[in-house]
Amino acid sequence: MTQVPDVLKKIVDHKQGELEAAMAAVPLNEIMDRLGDLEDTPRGFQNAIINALGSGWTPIIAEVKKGSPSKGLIRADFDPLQIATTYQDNGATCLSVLTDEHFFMGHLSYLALIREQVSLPLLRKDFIFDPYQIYQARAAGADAILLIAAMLDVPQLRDFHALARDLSMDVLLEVHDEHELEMALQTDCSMIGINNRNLRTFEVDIATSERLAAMVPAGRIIVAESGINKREEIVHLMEKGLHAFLIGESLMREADVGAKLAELVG
Ligand SMILES: O=C(O)c1ccccc1NCC(=O)[C@H](O)[C@H](O)COP(=O)(O)O
Repeated sequence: MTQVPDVLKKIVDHKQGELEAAMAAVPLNEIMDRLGDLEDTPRGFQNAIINALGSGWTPIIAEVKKGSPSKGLIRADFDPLQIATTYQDNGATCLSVLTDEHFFMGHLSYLALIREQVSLPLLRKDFIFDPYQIYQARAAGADAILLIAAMLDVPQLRDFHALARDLSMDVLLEVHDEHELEMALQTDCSMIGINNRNLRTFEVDIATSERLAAMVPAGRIIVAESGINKREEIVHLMEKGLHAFLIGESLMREADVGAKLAELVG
């Protein structure tokens, strides 16, 4: 077991307090009641990627991201709904919505806000370490959740994946290195995200996606995450076996977000 990076320890420590407050405000049984009342079923996140690939479209998971621990504030004139609509209008296949408030300036409520106006499948991009957050994600309108191998063990990855699937959500299981990929391959999770950001230095290197994708057996969807800026990088990674691309900052820094996304989709 490798050491959990300090940034993840810090995030999880903070979120532990938030989780306790959320559980006190809305107990799990109330969330479960809400799930029973939900009218819409989850939109197939992974299927949207598979369908895009089948029709020759580049699947981009465009991220609604106001800020981050490595960069601080990324976009001052941040309007989550306007950004999500622009992403939909310019060829995104799915959306990633950061719901962490303290470190990423996101909010859980963005999921419902976006879901009402935008028909694309939504990933709850957050730091999940307790089943409560998975129920909470579905109740808030997520179609998929992120699980991060660097902060969980294999039994947790398996259990959380099974719970998400029971709730009809897809799972993006994120890895950063060979050890985490081995952990991911001990689960049934069929969508693996390879994050190019080194969480100890915050450096991004898209060669990480290339290196680890070569070790993923056929039959799983492989998503390259972080540090993607150019169409040429996407074309190169597709040649190396990557299927989909999760992109935040390079979109969010543009004055014309739609034009940048259209350029990346190709
Ligand atoms: O973005 C960060 O600084 C960060 C720090 C610590 C943990 C996670 C972090 N980012 C989450 C992500 O994985 C990215 O938001 C996502 O892959 C998009 O990356 P980018 O295109 O580089 O914004």
